[in-house]
Amino acid sequence: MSHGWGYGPADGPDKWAENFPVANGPRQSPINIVTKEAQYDPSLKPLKPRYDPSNAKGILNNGHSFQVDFVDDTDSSVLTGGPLSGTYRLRQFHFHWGASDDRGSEHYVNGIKFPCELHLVHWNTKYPSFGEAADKPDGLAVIGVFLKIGAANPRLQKVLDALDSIKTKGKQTTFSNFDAKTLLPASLDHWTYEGSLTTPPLLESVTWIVLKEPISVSPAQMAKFRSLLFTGDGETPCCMVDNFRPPQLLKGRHVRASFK
Ligand SMILES: CCc1cc2c(cc1OS(N)(=O)=O)CC[C@@H]1[C@@H]2CC[C@]2(C)[C@@H](O)CC[C@@H]12
Ligand SMILES: [Zn+2]
Repeated sequence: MSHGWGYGPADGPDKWAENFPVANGPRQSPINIVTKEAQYDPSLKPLKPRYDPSNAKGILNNGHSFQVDFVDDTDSSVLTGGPLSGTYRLRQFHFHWGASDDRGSEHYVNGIKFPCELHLVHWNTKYPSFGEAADKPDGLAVIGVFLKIGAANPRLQKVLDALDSIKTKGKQTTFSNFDAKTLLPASLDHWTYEGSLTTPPLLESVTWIVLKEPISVSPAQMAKFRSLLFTGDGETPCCMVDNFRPPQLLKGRHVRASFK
């Protein structure tokens, strides 16, 4: 599953521009969200995630993170509203996290980092498939949710309990009947801006929708994330931690807020 890039000193974010020059492009992600500079936009509609739990399909260690994949051949799990025009189908969700609680998120809020960040990935159904949508400027929409240390989050538990069976790169198992909506906080207030994938190929195709309200995660639950390996069976084990890209330059972009 390795694609020749990673998060280490030899292949990490500072090296990505060598093979992916768009890394220095005009709409790269993540960013530091400076809340005072985010303008309230009353034209933003309420965010409408409508997910069908039966679309959950599997869980995979892809060597960079782990992802829960969804069946996306119908409009049964979709996102509309917020900054979006049209309908975006839920494809997968995955996380980014740190080796310790002082880091891990990709987006920052006023320079504040969170220990973990959830990404729910959707693609624009004006295109025939996820792969086709992935390199279009309006192709993808990702909801970013911050996780902050607190009480154990029971809604994470089913996902975390599955990690023992996907410890190493390339491992996958079935994962069914999961309502991704349960991972969202009570408030869908958000910041939104035009950005990119945060991993190679860093395509500038993502409308980012970053929720203001974090969800909780306990230290023991964070340890479960950190029990995964970047490496495959038979390779020298390397803990899957610090799989985040640091914030990138705004380059003139404006961040909008859905709330005052
Ligand atoms: C937005 C979520 C997403 C999608 C993709 C990646 C990474 C992603 O995570 S992130 N952190 O949200 O940017 C890396 C692999 C990419 C994939 C989009 C589709 C592809 C570009 C495929 O066509 C080939 C490689 C794929
Ligand atoms: Zn991500």
